[in-house]
Amino acid sequence: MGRLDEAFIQAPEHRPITHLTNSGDFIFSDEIPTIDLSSLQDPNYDKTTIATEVGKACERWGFFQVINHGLPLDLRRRVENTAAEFFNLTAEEKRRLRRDEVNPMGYHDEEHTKNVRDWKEIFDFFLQDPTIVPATPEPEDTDKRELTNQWPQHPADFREICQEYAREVEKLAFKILELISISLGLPGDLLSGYFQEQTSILRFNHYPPCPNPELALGVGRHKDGGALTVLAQDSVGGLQVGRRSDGEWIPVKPIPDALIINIGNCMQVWTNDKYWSAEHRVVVNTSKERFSVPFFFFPSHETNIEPLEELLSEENPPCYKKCNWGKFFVSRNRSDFKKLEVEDIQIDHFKA
Ligand SMILES: O=C(O)CCC(=O)C(=O)O
Ligand SMILES: [Fe+2]
Repeated sequence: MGRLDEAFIQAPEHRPITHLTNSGDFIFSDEIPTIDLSSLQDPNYDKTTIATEVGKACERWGFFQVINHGLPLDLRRRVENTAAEFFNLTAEEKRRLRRDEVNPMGYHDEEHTKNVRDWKEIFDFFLQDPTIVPATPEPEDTDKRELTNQWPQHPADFREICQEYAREVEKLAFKILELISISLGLPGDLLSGYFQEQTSILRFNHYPPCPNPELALGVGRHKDGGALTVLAQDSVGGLQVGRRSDGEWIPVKPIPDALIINIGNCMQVWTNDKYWSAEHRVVVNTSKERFSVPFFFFPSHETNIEPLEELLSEENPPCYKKCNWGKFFVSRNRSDFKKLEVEDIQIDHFKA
């Protein structure tokens, strides 16, 4: 990416405060909960204990890490290696897989978050190929569009490894979804129906070293749109979470082999603001490149997102109006593709 041109520069109030030691390493915080999922492997185990822990973390932080999560570690290593190999291809080779106006999947190095360019390059693919979405964000337009993946020829086993990882991370996402439902006092399978046809995406993020990490961000502050995100990060660090209680930016400590789970907008709406979709961002540094692999667990395009009836009462009336996920998805994809002069769509726009 080389030079930091103007498009990357954050407004002064959004420039990163990095927590660095004297030797230039990040200082991390232990505040964000870590939850051990090992007892899920015992089919006779009562899930309510873990579900309660998950619920508390969703409420206070909207973020937690999981250990002993059952995702095979050798597969994770293979994914990390193949992603690094992919980003090592020449710019020309990567740009052959460039995403465009019609198809948002593939390679992209010009993503903007809140209209400022991110210091990163990415590769995206859908779990379901093809994935059906609305043709346009216009509410009246009922046309649909089929979106497909694009794959590189090298590394040779790239596609196979990606798809194997996607299947495993999806299994974990369904387990977390079940724990969240239980934590709300609801049947464990209440939400899973929304994901039979899904619009989920797996992404590889590569953050190269940045000459001016005090001015730019790897990803600008944002909330994830979907139900939840399962994120694998390497040991470099840089992810920061806005604390629910006061908005303070808290750096997330890399724990070897752990996965980070965060709540997205859909879950915040379903739970009528009980669970929190936290703002987060990524800071970069001058010397170390960083890789991360988020899995965005997105429902089917037909899903209408609104507070779950089971959780509403006279004392807890709905805080949101109904929003169609497909339209939200398409609108977001359009606005982060181009640097538009308008703010991209947010759940707050659906506040009742
Ligand atoms: O790289 C990370 O740690 C987080 C990336 C992220 O928030 C995103 O891709 O939505
Ligand atoms: Fe994110």
